[in-house]
Amino acid sequence: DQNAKQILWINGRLATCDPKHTAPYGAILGHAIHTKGSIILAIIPQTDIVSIMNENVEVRDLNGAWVTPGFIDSHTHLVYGGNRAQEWEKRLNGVPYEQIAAEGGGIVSTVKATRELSLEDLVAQSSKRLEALIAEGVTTVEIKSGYGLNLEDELKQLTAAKQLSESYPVEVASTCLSAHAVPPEFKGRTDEYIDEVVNTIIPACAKAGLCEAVDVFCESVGFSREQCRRVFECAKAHGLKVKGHVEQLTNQHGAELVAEYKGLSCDHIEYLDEAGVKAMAESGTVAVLSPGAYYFLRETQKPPIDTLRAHGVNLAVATDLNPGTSPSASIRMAMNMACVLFGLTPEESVFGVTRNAAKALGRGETHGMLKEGYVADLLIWNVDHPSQLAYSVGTVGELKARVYRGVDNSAKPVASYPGF
Ligand SMILES: O=C(O)CC[C@@H]1NC(=O)NC1=O
Ligand SMILES: [Fe+3]
Repeated sequence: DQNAKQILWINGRLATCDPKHTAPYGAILGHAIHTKGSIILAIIPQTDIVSIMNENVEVRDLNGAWVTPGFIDSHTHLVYGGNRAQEWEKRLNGVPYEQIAAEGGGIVSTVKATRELSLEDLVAQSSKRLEALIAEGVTTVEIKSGYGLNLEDELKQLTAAKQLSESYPVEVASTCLSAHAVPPEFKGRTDEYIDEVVNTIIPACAKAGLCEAVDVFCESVGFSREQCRRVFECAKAHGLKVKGHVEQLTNQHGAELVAEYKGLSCDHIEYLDEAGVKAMAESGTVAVLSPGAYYFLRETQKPPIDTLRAHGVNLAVATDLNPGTSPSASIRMAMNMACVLFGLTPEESVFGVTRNAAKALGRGETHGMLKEGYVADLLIWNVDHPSQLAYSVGTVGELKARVYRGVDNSAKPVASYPGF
């Protein structure tokens, strides 16, 4: 659009997250960001800005503030009904899992709550969680189905995700996770439920254009590799990308299956072995870490971070926002936990919610870096150094402005940073 608004964002310290810049965080100083409409047109030396100044270019003085790409949460289940606080309370009072499950707890109880909600109420309840992510700087978020577990309610969940993307300044990457759990009506008939998933649910969600990827829960308490393979074959037949919750509680070698299908990402991966890491490295599959679930479940087995680093697998960090294992709508908390619990460096944690999260969503060429031709999603920070983005949690006012597709739509008035 020739008439799109042009803005020159000057005097910022740019944590570009672009590997072409070798400094930590891809940091470059003395450069300005030139945006036109929703795209970064160029990153130019401040000494050259006179050459592009004209009445069509608005100047925004960042007064030395750090700038990062918009944050990307590459794994959430944020569309759901109800909550699971009371079963969590029972667990902490020593009630065994089996008894909670027998009483209808677990994923099935969220399925029931989600099925009972109208689309409007599902959107209303979920919007609060999305607003929390937006307030911390999330500009692109992945949202899964997986609490409907029948055609009508899986479509309802994905429609809710679409409506949220139309109601907020955020991009939503929708994923069909019908292979999340066996619904009550198929109890004891898992293969028949997978028939329903591959013959009815995924085709309908794909046809409706309501999902771009398919996810599975490949686990001893979830679906077997062969059942997941059927789901991936169906995804492939419908032109959808694949990913998987794999090696979260045991090693089912789900990572190798995801890699075989050139999957976008393997998620959780606490029990991933070197064979799985090698397969991911060869297929370019991203490791999506969910420290929130590890923390909330009080797990002890950590993902093989050193092996993943040694084989050059990209590490993403996500909230895994869901009512059962990670009810935390904070990307900054996930960044902090990735460092404290899994040993990532603050720089790896920032890359984990920018360029690597973009790759996990198949958006590595357009999102997740301050780079020419990329989306103009910018976060303007009131911090002294980018390491603070993983270091502190909950500090009010650190996010001075959130720019989505070139427009400053900060959820709150910009903090009183002198001159900004
Ligand atoms: O408990 C829930 O509601 C979802 C749990 C969540 N789903 C999955 O496949 N792994 C998880 O941690
Ligand atoms: Fe998950």
